[in-house]
Amino acid sequence: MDKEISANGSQTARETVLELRHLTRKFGQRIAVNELDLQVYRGDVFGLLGPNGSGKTTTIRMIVNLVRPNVGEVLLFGQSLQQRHFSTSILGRVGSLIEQPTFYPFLSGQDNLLGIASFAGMSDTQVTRSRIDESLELVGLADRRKDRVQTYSLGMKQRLGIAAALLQRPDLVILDEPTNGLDPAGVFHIRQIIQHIARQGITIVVSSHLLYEVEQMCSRVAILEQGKLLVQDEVQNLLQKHRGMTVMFDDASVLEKAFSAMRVFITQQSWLQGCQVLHADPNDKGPIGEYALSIDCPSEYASRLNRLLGEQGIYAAEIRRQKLTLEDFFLRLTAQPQHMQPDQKKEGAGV
Ligand SMILES: Nc1ncnc2c1ncn2[C@@H]1O[C@H](COP(=O)(O)OP(=O)(O)OP(=O)(O)O)[C@@H](O)[C@H]1O
Repeated sequence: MDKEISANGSQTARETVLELRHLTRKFGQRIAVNELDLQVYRGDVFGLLGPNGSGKTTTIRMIVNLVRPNVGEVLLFGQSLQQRHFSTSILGRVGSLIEQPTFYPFLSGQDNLLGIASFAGMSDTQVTRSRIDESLELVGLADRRKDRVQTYSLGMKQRLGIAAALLQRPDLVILDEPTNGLDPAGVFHIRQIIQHIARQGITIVVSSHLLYEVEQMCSRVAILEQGKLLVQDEVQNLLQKHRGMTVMFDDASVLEKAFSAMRVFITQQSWLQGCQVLHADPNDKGPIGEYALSIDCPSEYASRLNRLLGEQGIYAAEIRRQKLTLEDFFLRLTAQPQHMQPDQKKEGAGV
């Protein structure tokens, strides 16, 4: 259980559904997943993000027990998969869609699910059939259930894959890139389905490259790079904490002075993370003005920043809190920075 303080100050306990402890997996000399610690709480729609090759699929494969970690453990509902005698019934509480689902093309969606149910040990009873109907209904395939899978679009096959993951009424659903290769309408449909499943009280872990979608549907995210965890947090917290500020000035000479001052402030103030000139070209009349700096710092530091500048006789025309998207944040975290950062301070690097 993890404690969190709610808006009214009371402490609430959140049940940890999935926990990864120091999870590590190597393939030869290559470390695919490196000492990964993660917690997924009941009710989370948890986004697993990272550039290509960052270890998302390997992590998911270890969660569903398809790949064994070299070091560390996966705890599902408090039980470690790496314990010698873990109860395999725990895996029945987890539904998953890993990469492209494969189906028998000549069988209908319904009959494919019947086959999958039988493989999972569910006999062909009325209960099983009504679960199949329920799952098909949830993913919007009820009216196509008798059609052969070979007539399904890619999006419909993905949705059938999600229906298969839901068959055993799992408590946790793991979806690896469920929107891969889909058109915008297909992506939107999958997002709606994920949100619908979440409203049924099912915890969801979803990996994706579509950051806009993740921002819309996930409550918490973890970002991986080269197998290592860069950050895990509530989406809203991340965007709030890291959105930064745009500071506008009346003319180029003030901008110049402010930029020079920022170089010094960044070496002195730990809350200042970086600074970049925006629209310094007088011919470039961008939407945020001609003379502006973008400052990487928590948005609650606006007045402190204003005071620092004011003490140097530098007066901003306007300070705006930036609206940060998950995509901005992801790129900031995983891309090579092009602007002044604390670790470049000694060389006095600039724009
Ligand atoms: N079976 C394997 N054998 C050898 N190397 C592997 C294997 N599976 C994964 N890797 C390597 O591990 C690293 C992580 O791969 P993984 O597929 O987990 O990343 P990913 O984040 O899911 O990537 P993508 O977004 O491209 O799907 C990569 O360098 C990959 O080449």
